[in-house]
Amino acid sequence: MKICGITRLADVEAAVAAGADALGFVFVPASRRSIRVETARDLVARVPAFVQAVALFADPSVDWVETVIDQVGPDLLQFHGSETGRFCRQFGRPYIKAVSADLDDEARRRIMQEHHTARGFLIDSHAVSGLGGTGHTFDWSRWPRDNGRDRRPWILAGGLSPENVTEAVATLSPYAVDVSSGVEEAPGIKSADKIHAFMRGVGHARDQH
Ligand SMILES: O=C(O)c1ccccc1N[C@@H]1O[C@H](COP(=O)(O)O)[C@@H](O)[C@H]1O
Repeated sequence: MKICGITRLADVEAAVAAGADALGFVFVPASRRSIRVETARDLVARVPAFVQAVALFADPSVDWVETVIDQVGPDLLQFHGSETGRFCRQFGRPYIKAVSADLDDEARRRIMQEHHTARGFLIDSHAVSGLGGTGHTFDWSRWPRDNGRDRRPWILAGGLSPENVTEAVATLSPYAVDVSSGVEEAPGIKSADKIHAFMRGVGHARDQH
């Protein structure tokens, strides 16, 4: 379970207390959840062992990614734009690639080949058509069920909330879920109550399994 768009220490603490596996920090200047490098560095220093700090980008410059790596020290990179595999690999860091739910099977497989070192793929509704994190779900029938022999994990994102996450996990059995808008009071301001409700929702789906 990843909670994305963290900008405050209180939200780091709430997400960790609720059992999040990963915390996302948005380094997309146009995003309403964009965080300054100095702030992110201080927050990442407070992330405990075994919880991953994820740095999120959308078509960044090489310099920007290197600055974030050097100054913030994320465990994992997440690319949301049209970055090539070569671009993502050059940093020598583990990364995941966001893929639009609009893509057909063949286009999706091409991206998986192109990103042959990606540690996983995140599917959401806005990866290609614009900025993500707007809280929109996609048609879950587009969830990738057949990726041939490629067993790398798929992460579900896009419009998840405490209200729909149980159904989403029970229906699709994703490797992980990633949420931002659905656990917020305002962009970049998380709600501890919603984070806990979201985690309970994931737990309910596991109980049904
Ligand atoms: O959160 C953002 O502002 C953002 C900006 C640019 C690309 C992706 C962004 N967020 C990611 O989008 C998905 C879905 O978020 P939501 O739950 O629908 O709000 C998630 O991976 C966010 O990390």
